[in-house]
Amino acid sequence: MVSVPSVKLNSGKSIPVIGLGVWETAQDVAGTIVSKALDVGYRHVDSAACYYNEQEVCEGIASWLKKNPSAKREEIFYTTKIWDPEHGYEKTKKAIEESLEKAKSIDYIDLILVHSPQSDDERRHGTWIALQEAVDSGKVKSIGVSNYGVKHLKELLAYPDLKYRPTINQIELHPWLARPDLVEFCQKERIEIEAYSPLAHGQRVNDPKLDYFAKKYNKTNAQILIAWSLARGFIVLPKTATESRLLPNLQSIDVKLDDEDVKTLNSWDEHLVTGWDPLDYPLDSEKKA
Ligand SMILES: NC(=O)C1=CN([C@@H]2O[C@H](COP(=O)(O)OP(=O)(O)OC[C@H]3O[C@@H](n4cnc5c(N)ncnc54)[C@H](OP(=O)(O)O)[C@@H]3O)[C@@H](O)[C@H]2O)C=CC1
Ligand SMILES: O=C1Nc2ccccc2C1=O
Repeated sequence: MVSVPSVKLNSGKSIPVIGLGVWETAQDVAGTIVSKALDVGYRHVDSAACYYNEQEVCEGIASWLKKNPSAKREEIFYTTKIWDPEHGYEKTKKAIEESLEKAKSIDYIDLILVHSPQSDDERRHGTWIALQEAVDSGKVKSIGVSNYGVKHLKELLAYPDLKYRPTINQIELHPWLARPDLVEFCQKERIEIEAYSPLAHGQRVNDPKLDYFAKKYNKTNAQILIAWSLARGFIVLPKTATESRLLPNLQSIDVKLDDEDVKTLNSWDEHLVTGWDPLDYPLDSEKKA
């Protein structure tokens, strides 16, 4: 079984540096694929309220723990996210309750992220206050954000009632989308970076430019892409719902790209966004009257 190292978040909690993404993983396969992922060594799963598979993912973790009594709940890291229409203090409180209800089989949630900054100053603030209270309740261990640009992070870090800093910013990152300024800002602020869509949502796995590296390291193109995220110091979230890809994707942990090769892959940046791009979403002060 593959063993994946963890990094310590500014909340004091540890997170395994590879997590299984489950966006577009259908409800009827989510529990099984999560359980198979845990079998081969995954200890971290990334879901969201808007993926409509939170309950199935948590039940997959719970049933695996039952089958493996020597493993402890604390060894597994489960993330979910607050969806954009649920921003604002009251709505977020309710959304947290709903996610906790779906996670009742695993007792608590390791990490809740604000899925994106797409609302307004007041609602983003209310959402953060509700998340801070969830940490104080003990049912949510760490909180963070996703798709936040530098300006959204600066807004959050300036809240007068900031009690918990964001542990993580989860953003799309791969060699064709390197976001150097945001990466530097997060690293300076000790906010860990999670790379989502590390395979460019599957769109660049067969890019012939990867062949040289795949040959040099005797690895697959997908493993080279996951290894690039790891070499950059990102926590990485490859998604697969294909059982045979679980183990090879996880084995990317053993691929150590040399500095020159990381530099070459960095140079491919062409701001290729394969999903959505809320990072420039305007602050209220930037919106036109
Ligand atoms: N916060 C946010 O806004 C977002 C978060 N995310 C998170 O990041 C995760 C990963 O991102 P995602 O966009 O899903 O895309 P990925 O970049 O992880 O790519 C997934 C695609 O690549 C395929 N694939 C997986 N492994 C291999 C392999 N070894 N060889 C060839 N193809 C492969 C998958 O197919 P198959 O499943 O059929 O094997 C799927 O089609 C998401 O699941 C989600 O958890 C993603 C987007 C936005
Ligand atoms: O994984 C995701 N894919 C998405 C596409 C659109 C909006 C949100 C998301 C995700 O979180």
